[in-house]
Amino acid sequence: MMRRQEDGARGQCKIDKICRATNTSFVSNPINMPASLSLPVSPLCLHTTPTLHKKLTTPYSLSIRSSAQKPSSSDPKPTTTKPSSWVSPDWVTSLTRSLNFAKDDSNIPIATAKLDDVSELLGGALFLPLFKWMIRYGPIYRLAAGPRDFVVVSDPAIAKHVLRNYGKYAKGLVAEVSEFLFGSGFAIAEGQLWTVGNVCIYGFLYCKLFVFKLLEFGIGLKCSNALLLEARASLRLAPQIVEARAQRLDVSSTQLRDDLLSMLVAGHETTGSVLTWTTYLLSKDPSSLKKAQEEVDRVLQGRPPTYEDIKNLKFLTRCINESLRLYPHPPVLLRRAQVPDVLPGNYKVNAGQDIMISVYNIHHSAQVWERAEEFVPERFDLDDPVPNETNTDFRFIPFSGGPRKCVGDQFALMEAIVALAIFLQHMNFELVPDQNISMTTGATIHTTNGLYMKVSQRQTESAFASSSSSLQLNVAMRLKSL
Ligand code: HEM
Repeated sequence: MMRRQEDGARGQCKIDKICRATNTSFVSNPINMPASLSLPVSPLCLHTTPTLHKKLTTPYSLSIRSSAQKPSSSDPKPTTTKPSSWVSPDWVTSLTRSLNFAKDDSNIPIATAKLDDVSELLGGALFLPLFKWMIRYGPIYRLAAGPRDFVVVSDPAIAKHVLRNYGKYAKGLVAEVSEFLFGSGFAIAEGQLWTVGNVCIYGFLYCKLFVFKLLEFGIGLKCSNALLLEARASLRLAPQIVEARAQRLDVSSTQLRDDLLSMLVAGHETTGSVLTWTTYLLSKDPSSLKKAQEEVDRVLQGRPPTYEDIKNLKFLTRCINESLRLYPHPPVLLRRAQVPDVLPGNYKVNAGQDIMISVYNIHHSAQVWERAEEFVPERFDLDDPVPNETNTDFRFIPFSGGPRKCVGDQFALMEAIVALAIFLQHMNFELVPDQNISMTTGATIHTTNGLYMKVSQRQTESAFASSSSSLQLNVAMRLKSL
């Protein structure tokens, strides 16, 4: 029987110890806090309670020009909003540097990041400064940020080593900061709670999730936070169903609820973000858009897609793959070493070391990809298998890799292909000019203010063979980002 183990040590963190050691107090300002359920590197998150979390409602944004974006007069303006950090990490970061890096024998370069940059890292679009330091320090470096120091990895071989060696490396910080949301659900559970037995209940959860996902399509390209909260509430409203199912599976009802919540939360927002960025990339690349629409017309012949059609929508699938390369969700993965280890390249890590695998850096590195910053769907050969971490040797890891890899990867790809195919079949779209497209990070890279497209109904023989409608619909559609 699997039961949740209470971990009394989880309430404590290094910042408490530093405060006590230096006889100082740590004052936070929740009003300026960034709002994200999953800012994994925020030290304050370790102190965050569900009540405090509710106060975190102001999105934290950084507006930048997308790497794949070609400049044009109507392009979104690349405005950068300087994030104001809710914590002044200067002295904490300095202290961490002097405590942790004084006797460093790891062979890992130490990033002498400006404190300003670090505060940006703590509160903003963290993958952008991480990329900047990769250019300066290489594919592995150490970085002090607030009360913690991280080994930042941007190398496929090291990422492979860490992700494949689950056991030596646990989820660590990400599990701590998300515990109030996931409880002991398997998305963040460690050890005994995350077992094959737990994974066996996926079948049941999947059926439930499918209904939920259908609902998601029914109301738009992605579901709203309100709907997610409603789903969470309904989990609580049906205790007898959960209890009965839990007894059959021989797990506690709390455990089952947490696991179901894991499925809902982990699958929420990701596919919506993928569709948002894929339509954005296609709107910037008319020749790829034309190619994808021609493929959809040829394969579907004007009818809705079937399961069999999915494998023939090869170019469209590559557009989604390439979108996942340029905009990986989440852009970083966190792990914590459980034992001392030596990473490929002879880099030493101690037990307890937090490791940040920057998927964004690996996917954008010129050492790893040719024309890394460009949107080139054809880089993944149409006749090759769909790219994944194994067949690219961890150069492409949007769904992570190793034992804690995404369990919803096939489902997510399938729903993204179906949704995009139907959209391209029926609609033409172009970016509304002069809008400010800005990125913000949480669990995904999403747009701060949404992404506005001018959408019009397509008029093709194959797409509308059975349709008598020739009405031109012009609507400004908002691919709403949460
Ligand atoms: C394009 C959409 C998606 C992307 C990019 C994505 C990405 C990821 C990534 C990178 C991880 C691993 C995190 C880590 O290694 O620490 C993960 C885990 C997970 N994902 Fe997804 N995901 C997507 C869709 C989904 C969907 C639709 C579901 C549900 C059906 C789902 C369920 C999960 C679960 C339960 C985990 C935790 C697995 C574990 O820890 O054992 N994901 N996802």
